[in-house]
Amino acid sequence: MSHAILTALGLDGEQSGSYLGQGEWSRTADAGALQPVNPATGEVLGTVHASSAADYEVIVKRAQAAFKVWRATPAPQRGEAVRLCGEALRRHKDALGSLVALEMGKIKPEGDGEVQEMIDIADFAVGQSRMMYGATMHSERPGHRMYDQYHPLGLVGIISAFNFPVAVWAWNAMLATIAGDICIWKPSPKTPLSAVATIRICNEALKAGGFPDLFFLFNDAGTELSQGFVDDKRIPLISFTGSTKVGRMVGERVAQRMGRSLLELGGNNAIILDESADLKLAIPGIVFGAVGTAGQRCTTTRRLFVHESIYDNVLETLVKAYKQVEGKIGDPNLSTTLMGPLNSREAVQGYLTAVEKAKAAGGTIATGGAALTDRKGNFVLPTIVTGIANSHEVVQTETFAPILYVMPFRTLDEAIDMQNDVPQGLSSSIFTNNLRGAEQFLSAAGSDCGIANVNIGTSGAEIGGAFGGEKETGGGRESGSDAWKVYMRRQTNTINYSSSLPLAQGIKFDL
Ligand SMILES: NC(=O)c1ccc[n+]([C@@H]2O[C@H](COP(=O)([O-])OP(=O)(O)OC[C@H]3O[C@@H](n4cnc5c(N)ncnc54)[C@H](O)[C@@H]3O)[C@@H](O)[C@H]2O)c1
Repeated sequence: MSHAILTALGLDGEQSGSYLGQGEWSRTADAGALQPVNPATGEVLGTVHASSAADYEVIVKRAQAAFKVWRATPAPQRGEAVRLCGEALRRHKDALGSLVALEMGKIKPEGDGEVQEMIDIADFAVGQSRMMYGATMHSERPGHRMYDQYHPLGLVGIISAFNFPVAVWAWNAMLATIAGDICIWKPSPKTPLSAVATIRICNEALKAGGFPDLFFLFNDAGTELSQGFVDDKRIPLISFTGSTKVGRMVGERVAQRMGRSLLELGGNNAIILDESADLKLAIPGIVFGAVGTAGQRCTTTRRLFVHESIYDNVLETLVKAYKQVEGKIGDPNLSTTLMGPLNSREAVQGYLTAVEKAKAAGGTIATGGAALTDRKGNFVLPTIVTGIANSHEVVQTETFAPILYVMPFRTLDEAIDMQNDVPQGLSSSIFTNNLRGAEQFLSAAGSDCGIANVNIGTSGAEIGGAFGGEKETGGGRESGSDAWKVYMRRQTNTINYSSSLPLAQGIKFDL
């Protein structure tokens, strides 16, 4: 089946991983190669040749030249380029969704959902291309007018994580494109085929529409080129999605050269269930949040705080639901599967280490807690741990796997304090039918996360809102709302249409 998925997207066993512009893919074959693996079987899916330093230089030079043309193209025309990409992605949704499932390991509906997010952000960006508004201010000087405008920023560097191999690029690229920027993408070495397929689909659409090169791609066999990319002064914005460990380094280095960074890093997301919670909503919300994508979403539910009066009942119901999921672990591209594999052997090891740490700390494994060794692939059981404190190091750490720590609470104040008491600040939810509780959770004294939901889970954000988180999640915002502004430079203009030259603040300077 893997062969059919690759063929449907025009991919074969060996590809170039560097799109150099002007319709040219690099022929370099001596810069190392990436060999993405199907995490459900261990089968090598193909070879993607990594980029050389010379490829990278060609890409940056051509991207700089492309920017000079693109920045002068009217924004609504830039929107048309994005519209064509969205249409092309619609046509390839099924095939690209299958490839994402094959290479990353998320189930097919989630792979398709990821492509749908690309289509949604393309649609959003088309509309936004006519709405990149600046404000007009009243000048304190007579005969003067003052306003804000947004100009294209330049080259946008996108470094993406394996778990959203294509959507993260689109969240950035679609907005950066309408902003008048040119994008250079460095995808995860674990999912290079999805990146190559995406760039091909979008670049073919641009070419057919008569648009120039807007999207460039390079792949790195190690981290040297990526590090150089982060340090490259010709790239005014680096949008980085990945772990807090690497993101911290990226943020520091980009700041060192006075560049701009957009950081979308790790989360440690919690759901609070108060005594009024509607369990018909809450239980599926928790299970999807904790087990969906096998716990490999930045917004995965990792901690659950349950009011002590409903704790036993909730735990029992959850364990039953987890047992149902256990029976539906398997090939992500099969329609019967609810949970696919972890993406790598290292991730399985990380899961087992966290389980051992939790046990050593006195935690109880209510369900799960083991890798599935009866089959090929990186499969583990979805796991619930009880009897461990929120303050424990393993609970404070994002383990990128389906492990949920369940803890009881007595008062909402206590639950909110615990939910905020982690280094990360991405997503959070409360399930409640109590208006006061919901409003307290959303208030300034409530959740400290970038995303706070009521009666829906922590994962599955829509593209219309600004997406991102606080604290060690990095502070960046991308996707909807006014996130487009990060891809532009802002300019304040004052125009004097009078015949005198009054100075601001009434300063006199008579010659
Ligand atoms: N907040 C969000 O929006 C969001 C979304 C998806 C994933 N994530 C986070 O991403 C992590 C999982 O992804 P991952 O394992 O791919 O992360 P990772 O940090 O290992 O890798 C992310 C990217 O950084 C690159 N990279 C590695 N070393 C580098 C270096 N020295 N210089 C420049 N780039 C370098 C990788 O090749 C990859 O492309 C989790 O922590 C998850 O929470 C966050």
